[in-house]
Formats: sequence, C-alpha cells, structure tokens
Amino acid sequence: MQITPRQFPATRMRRMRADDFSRRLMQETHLSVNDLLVPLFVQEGQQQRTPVPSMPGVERLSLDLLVQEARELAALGIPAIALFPVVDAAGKTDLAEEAYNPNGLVQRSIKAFKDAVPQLGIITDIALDPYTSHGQDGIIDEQGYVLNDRTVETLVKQALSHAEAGADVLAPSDMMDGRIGAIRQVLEQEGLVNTRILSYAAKYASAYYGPFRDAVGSAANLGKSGKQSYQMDPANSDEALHEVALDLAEGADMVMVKPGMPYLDIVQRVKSQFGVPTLVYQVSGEYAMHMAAIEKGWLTEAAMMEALVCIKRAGCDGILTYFGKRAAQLLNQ
Ligand SMILES: NCc1[nH]cc(CCC(=O)O)c1CC(=O)O
Ligand SMILES: [Mg+2]
Repeated sequence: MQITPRQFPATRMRRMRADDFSRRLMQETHLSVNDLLVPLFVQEGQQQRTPVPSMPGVERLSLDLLVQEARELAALGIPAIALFPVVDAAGKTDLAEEAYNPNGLVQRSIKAFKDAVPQLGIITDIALDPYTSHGQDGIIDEQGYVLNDRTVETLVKQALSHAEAGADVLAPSDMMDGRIGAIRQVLEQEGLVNTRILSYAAKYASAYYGPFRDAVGSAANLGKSGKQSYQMDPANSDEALHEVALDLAEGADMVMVKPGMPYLDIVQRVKSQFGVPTLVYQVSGEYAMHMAAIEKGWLTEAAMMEALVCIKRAGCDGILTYFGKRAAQLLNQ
C-alpha cells in the first residue's frame, strides 16, 4: 500500500484520542482552582440568607455568614472573591454618597474579610449603581444622561475608601472614560502603590446582566432605561481593543472582558494583542441559563465545566464565575 506522509492512514487523529493517558498528554488547556474567582453578594444584618430566585444556588448573605463562606472558598484554593453590596433604599441617593462611607457595608466587609481570611484576595466593585436612586452607574443630569467627569470624582472617593479599608484589587465596572487614570493617581498620591486595578475595560451593554440586577436590587430602580451611553455595543470588537489600550495606558494591572461565553472572540483578541492579565466575567445570565437547564435535567454540570474550560481556552487568565465554588469542588475531587 502506498502511504502518503502526513495523510490518512499515516495520520489518524483518533490514535491519540484512543486512551485516557494520551488524551491527557495532549490536553492543551488546564482549568484549575487558581483560575476561579467568585462573586459574592453581601447584605446588612446577622444570620441573614436571601436566595436570588433567578440564580439558583446563589444567596445574598449577611457579613457574619459571608465570612464563613469566604473561609470555605479559601480552603478550596480559590485565589480571590469579588464583593457586591445589596444596599437598602435608605442608602440610595442621587449623588451616591453612601459609596464612599468609610463605615459602609463594603468597607466593613473588606476589613472583616482581611481579618478572618487574609490570604484571600479581595476584589471590590467600583461603580455607583448599588448606591444611586435611579440604578445607573453614575450621576445623572436632568435628562438622565450619566455625567462622565462628575461620576469619576465620586468613583475616586469610592476607590480610595475601599483601598484604605484594605481592598487588594479595585475593579471599576462602570465604563466612565478616564477613571482608571484618576484612581491610579490618587492611589499613588496616598502611597497605596500595590493596590491593583482590574479594569472592566471591555464591558458590553448586555441583556445577560438581568439576574445580577435582581440580586443587588437595582433592576426596579433602573426601570426601562439602559446603559448604552457608557457600556459597549455587543456588535463591536475593534472598540474593545481601543478601550483596553486606554485603560492600560492609564494604569490598569488587569483587564476584564464581560460577559463571557458570547464574547470569547473579544477575549482572544485582547489577550493576543496586549498579552496582559486578562479576566473574563461569566455573568449572572450565563449562570442562570445553565442552572435553569441543569434544574430541568436538560443539561448536566458537565456543560458548566465545559463552558469554563472554553472560556480559559480563549486565552484568559481567570474567570469570575458564580459556579466557582462548585467547580473548585469538582476540580479538587
Ligand atoms: N456596575 C454594575 C455591574 N457590576 C457587575 C454587573 C453584572 C454582573 C453579572 O451580571 O453577573 C453589573 C451590572 C450592570 O452593569 O448593570
Ligand atoms: Mg474605557
């Protein structure tokens, strides 16, 4: 038989897939607990546990319970958590002053986490939406337009209050222009030279954030108004590179692409163009749709693990995921 080199049958792709050992040998992407970051929702009170109906398995916890949860995550090897507050109506105003209250819920939580589980990295959200009466990520004018520079002034105060409370990573998720540079400048001025900035640099105006807005209670206040005047159009890709370039120039240490699974082309472009630490947020809607199908028995948890591996394969260095604890348990087995 005449065999043509590098063609069938000299090359049979199925040979390497034939056994577990050779499948493991040629596996290109490895998901580990080091890749998993977990978003957590904190609420006021003691022994409070409030499920989020659109996110089965996710609960808003009071700080006493959340610290226990943080201990468990650290024991599983999760490197860091991202903290999101549920703010009562009394804490929501037009100017979002509660965002930089040194004794606010987030600021108290940071201190409690750093006392109880110092090895766990604490990422805090820099954005005003939990604190505004209208649910937008910034301060608005009479027409409802989110004012960029006025908002950045407040974001800087919020960022400094988190850094002073001991946050390891500040994560501006608001998409105002110039906020990374403004925050970096004040951190340097205050000698907080090792406070990291994770910029949500390419954050899209996505319908997949719905369950999150239920969880933090901003959905009702936001009503029908969207965030398209600051978050990106899902149709755009070059614009994401422009955003990332600016945030890196302003002093971001890491960049985020958000959402995850429908945006993996963006992840790959960002990582290959800039080669900087690149994270992905597998957002609430992605979690909700997987969990809904898993609850119905239409998908299994294997689909969720597959989604995480695929997000990693696109080139990212870490994934912020509500599935993080469960995935860590499965990976540690
Ligand atoms: N600063 C707002 C913020 N920070 C994280 C999320 C969404 C996260 C998720 O859906 O899991 C949002 C929602 C929004 O932009 O309205
Ligand atoms: Mg930007």
